[in-house]
Amino acid sequence: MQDGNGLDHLAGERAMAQFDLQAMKVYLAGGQREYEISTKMAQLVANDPVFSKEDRVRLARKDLYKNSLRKAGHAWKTILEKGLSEVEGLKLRHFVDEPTYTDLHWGMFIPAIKGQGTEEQQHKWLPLAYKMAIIGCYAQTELGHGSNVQGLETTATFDPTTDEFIMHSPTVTSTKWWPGGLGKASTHALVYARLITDKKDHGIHAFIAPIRSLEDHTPLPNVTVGDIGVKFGNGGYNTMDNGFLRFDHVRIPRENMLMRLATVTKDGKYVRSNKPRQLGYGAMVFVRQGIVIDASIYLSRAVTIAVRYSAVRRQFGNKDEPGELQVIQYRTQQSRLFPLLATAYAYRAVGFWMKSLYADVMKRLNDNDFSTLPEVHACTAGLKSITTSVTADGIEECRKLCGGHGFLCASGLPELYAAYVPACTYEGDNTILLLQVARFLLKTLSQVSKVRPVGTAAYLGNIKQLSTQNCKVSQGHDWLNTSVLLEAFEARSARQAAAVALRLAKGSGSEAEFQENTPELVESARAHCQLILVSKFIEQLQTGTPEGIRKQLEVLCYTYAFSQLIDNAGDFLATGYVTGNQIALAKEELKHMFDKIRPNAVALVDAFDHTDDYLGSALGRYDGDVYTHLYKGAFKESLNDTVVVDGYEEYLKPVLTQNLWAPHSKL
Ligand SMILES: CCCCCCCCCCCCCCCCCC(=O)SCCNC(=O)CCNC(=O)[C@H](O)C(C)(C)COP(=O)(O)OP(=O)(O)OC[C@H]1O[C@@H](n2cnc3c(N)ncnc32)[C@H](O)[C@@H]1OP(=O)(O)O
Ligand SMILES: Cc1cc2nc3c(=O)[nH]c(=O)nc-3n(C[C@H](O)[C@H](O)[C@H](O)COP(=O)(O)OP(=O)(O)OC[C@H]3O[C@@H](n4cnc5c(N)ncnc54)[C@H](O)[C@@H]3O)c2cc1C
Repeated sequence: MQDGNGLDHLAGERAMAQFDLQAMKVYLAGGQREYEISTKMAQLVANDPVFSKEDRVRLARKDLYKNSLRKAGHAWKTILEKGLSEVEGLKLRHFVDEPTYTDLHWGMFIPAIKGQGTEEQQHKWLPLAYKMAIIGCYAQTELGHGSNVQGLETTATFDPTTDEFIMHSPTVTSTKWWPGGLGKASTHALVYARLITDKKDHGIHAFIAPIRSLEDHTPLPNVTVGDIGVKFGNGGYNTMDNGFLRFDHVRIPRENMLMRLATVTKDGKYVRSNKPRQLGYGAMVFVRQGIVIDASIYLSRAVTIAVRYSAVRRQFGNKDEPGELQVIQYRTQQSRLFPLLATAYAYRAVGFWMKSLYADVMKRLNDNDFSTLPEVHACTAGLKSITTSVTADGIEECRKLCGGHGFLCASGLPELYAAYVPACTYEGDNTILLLQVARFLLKTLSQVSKVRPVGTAAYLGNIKQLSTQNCKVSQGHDWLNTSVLLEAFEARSARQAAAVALRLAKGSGSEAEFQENTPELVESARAHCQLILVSKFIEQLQTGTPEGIRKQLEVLCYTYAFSQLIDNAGDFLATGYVTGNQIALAKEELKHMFDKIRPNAVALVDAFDHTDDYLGSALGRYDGDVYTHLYKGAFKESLNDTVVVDGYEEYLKPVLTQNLWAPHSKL
């Protein structure tokens, strides 16, 4: 999608492409219809001055937030006035490109009501939420506890005399802290609190608590609420009002407890349904599955900037070629950049698969089939963890790949990083989530002789074979076989999991021993997730990929798999499945893949179809006219509003005109 000024500095690069660009764009968008919607919404946002991202990094917090409110309000108005569908509305939000309260309203508040509310409760709350007559947030985390949900301290004590719950924050650490949209925008909070009936603590349950007046938006009596303060980076996540919230014996009706999983009757009786309590974590599973495709989008933005810039930037030369070399020609640049490009493609493919996995589990849950829930939980938690960590590191690596100019906000990369990096923490700290995967692997292995593992854990059913047979690769091209590659990842993961499971089995089963082994448990969880990523990327390619793009996708898939193999060579070698020589052969194959990517690199990032408006980067411009726009951009800097800087008279002039030796000067 070209929106430059006509002159294409990257035309030579684009002419080298060896695949069907349009087909790739459609593939990456998820289909022809999605592609068309995406194109339409990207243009709609780019052409509307209210959505402009200019100056975002220069705005003070108050202005930044107000501007964000303006954009969110305008987005909602646009959705209504143009009668946009849900898919179109989501795409519009995507291109507006800043975290805001509506994310939590649509992304967590509504899904939690759908998942945990009874039909009656859904009828009551969802219409209000859908028309945004109320704005909701997801208030789970507290000052004292985030990961340990069972440790939350807010209480909801039932009072049968009035048929109400009394919401209370008994300690400082029970203060709700972090919920997005809570600080200034929300009228309602989905509060996770300890349910107490007749002095008995039934653990954590969800409640809808009104927190602000629907008349004038002031906090309701005995509710203390506000924003928790400025966060990391300029712009970034500071458009969001992450908030604090305290209740001082605030009364809400009994019907405000979401009662699909458990009920409190009028006379104060607590009744659990026969559904697993983990369904209470459903909103988190929903967001985690969506985070994988988001990771691909964020990483692809950084990679688009770094690839285009690397094709424009020239440094040094060699005696064989005239002029200076494009930095993309350097092997070191390729070996840092191309695996990230391949990773963005891998996450897109796996993200599509995640959507189908989630749709499948939702269908099953509706039919009261909970059998796949543990595997889906492990999968969503693990892939959320791996993909966000790699993406955050990848954005930072792309910044370094752009040299000094990458450090300027004009590159778009610092703000991208600041907006993205909290994804490693929110929706579950990444280490905590890997430990959940590890627990799932241990449980699966402990039952393997009785229960055949399914889905992404099915390979553990072959644990004996995977533990005894070693890799047969003897020449580089032996690696160019997806079964060989898959078996390597399966064997490494199975062996790592089995080793730590065996060590734990030999012990006393104490929590201390478990803790002692958590580094190995995290490593084995990571190995399992890397296997899922490689195997699902391969699987997606093998199911109906159009001819005009299949070859390039295969190259990217091998690039991804080989770079994972090499980056984790220590683990692969330690399991004894592969030898050092086999790793060396994979390294050579990876270089061949780089040669195949090189002529296609710019077109491969064009295929992500990010508009200049969405990228917001002088380095990643479609037309490659980097230097003109960096230079022009400097004149937008507020320090350059005046030729002589504000502060000269008071602070610079005295220094320049004192004409005195400093007392300690030796000169
Ligand atoms: C204009 C339109 C605009 C529209 C825009 C829309 C855009 C949408 C985008 C959305 C963006 C959202 C931004 C996100 C913001 C961040 C929100 C948050 O951080 S929110 C806050 C996020 N906070 C966090 O993420 C907190 C992280 N902490 C946790 O998730 C949990 O406390 C825990 C899992 C670590 C432990 O929990 P604990 O209760 O101690 O559990 P145990 O360890 O004892 O395990 C017991 C059993 O349960 C099992 N199981 C566990 N979980 C699940 C699950 N989800 N499922 C199923 N099962 C699960 C587990 O395997 C075990 O099984 P078994 O072995 O018995 O068979
Ligand atoms: C930008 C942002 C937005 C957020 N939005 C929301 C929201 O809308 N709603 C909401 O409810 N919450 C929200 N949160 C909170 C977020 O979900 C939590 O911060 C997150 O779940 C991590 O929990 P924590 O802060 O308690 O970290 P902690 O658990 O305190 O983690 C601190 C460190 O301890 C380690 N650690 C903790 N326990 C263990 C263990 N058992 N074993 C090994 N290591 C351990 C962790 O790995 C980490 O390194 C948001 C957070 C951020 C940053």
